[in-house]
Amino acid sequence: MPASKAIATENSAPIIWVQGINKTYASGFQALNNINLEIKRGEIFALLGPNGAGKTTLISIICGIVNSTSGIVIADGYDTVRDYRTVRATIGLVPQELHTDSFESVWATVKFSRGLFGKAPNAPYLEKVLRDLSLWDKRNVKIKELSGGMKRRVLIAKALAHEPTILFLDEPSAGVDVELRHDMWRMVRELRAKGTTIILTTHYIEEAEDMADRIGVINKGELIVVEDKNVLMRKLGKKRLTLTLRQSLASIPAALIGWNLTLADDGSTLIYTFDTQEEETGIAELLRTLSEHHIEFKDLRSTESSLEDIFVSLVHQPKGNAS
Ligand SMILES: Nc1ncnc2c1ncn2[C@@H]1O[C@H](COP(=O)(O)OP(=O)(O)OP(=O)(O)O)[C@@H](O)[C@H]1O
Repeated sequence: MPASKAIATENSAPIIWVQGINKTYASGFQALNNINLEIKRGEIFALLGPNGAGKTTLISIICGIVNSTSGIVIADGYDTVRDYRTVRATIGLVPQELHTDSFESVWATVKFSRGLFGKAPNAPYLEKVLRDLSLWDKRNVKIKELSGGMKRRVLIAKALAHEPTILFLDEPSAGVDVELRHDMWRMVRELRAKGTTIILTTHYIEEAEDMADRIGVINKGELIVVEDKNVLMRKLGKKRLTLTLRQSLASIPAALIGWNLTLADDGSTLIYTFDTQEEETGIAELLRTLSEHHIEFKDLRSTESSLEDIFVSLVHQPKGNAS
């Protein structure tokens, strides 16, 4: 049966549309609960979540390699179940696990991956992919003779061989060295510049902070936040003002009760936490109050919460308080 376009694919439409996805494994374990998500064309989307949250399950369902229990996924206009082959040809997937142990050479493997999706041969393109991944010198080496890091490079080359418009990277940084990480992120940026949509899962939150346009946080099978990265950091970020006191305090003085203050380092450090969204930080008033009560400080510095702080607070708070 020819693939049928399910929805219009003009540029403004989401490239991936996930509607009401549930997944209960044969064991009876419910890994995903009513996931709704839209991925914009050309963005870098980072899916964050603790171990076992359901990230790989969701990616596998979007790619059509695991069946959902209910719900629908449309990728680039096609239903991932009904039009599996068409969808698969538009997707490149770099899986988490290494299953690559073949007797084939790097070149033959990558060429085969391209042919698998019905793409005409394009040796210059494949050469560029191998060169970008520092694999060109290894093109005639058998996969099974490569190191773990080199095999991972081959997995990336295989995923890119058929020039996918959507690229999934499942934990791309797990166990790879700094050099590969740099090569990989350079390639990801280049691909995005050419219009490829990139979805990645990662435990390296600084990477998501650095690379992603939008962030989704999944916890215990539920998508608890989907937000533009900068908005997320502005909305949920907190700032801290840390004052190193001249004289330690035994407890927070009565005059300062009601301020969001904590004492640290045996009473020698006073920390004031405030919301980045508030119009007034309250710092001027706090400093005035300290001065009135003769509490002197010898140093003062302010810090902003990182995406990692925000992530930890999101996955550790009760349901329904995510925004
Ligand atoms: N084939 C399966 N049968 C039963 N349960 C499974 C199966 N695959 C995954 N699970 C369970 O579903 C949950 C989600 O797993 P998944 O691999 O999607 O999580 P993840 O967020 O990718 O985790 P990690 O960060 O550790 O890779 C886990 O509790 C896992 O044990």
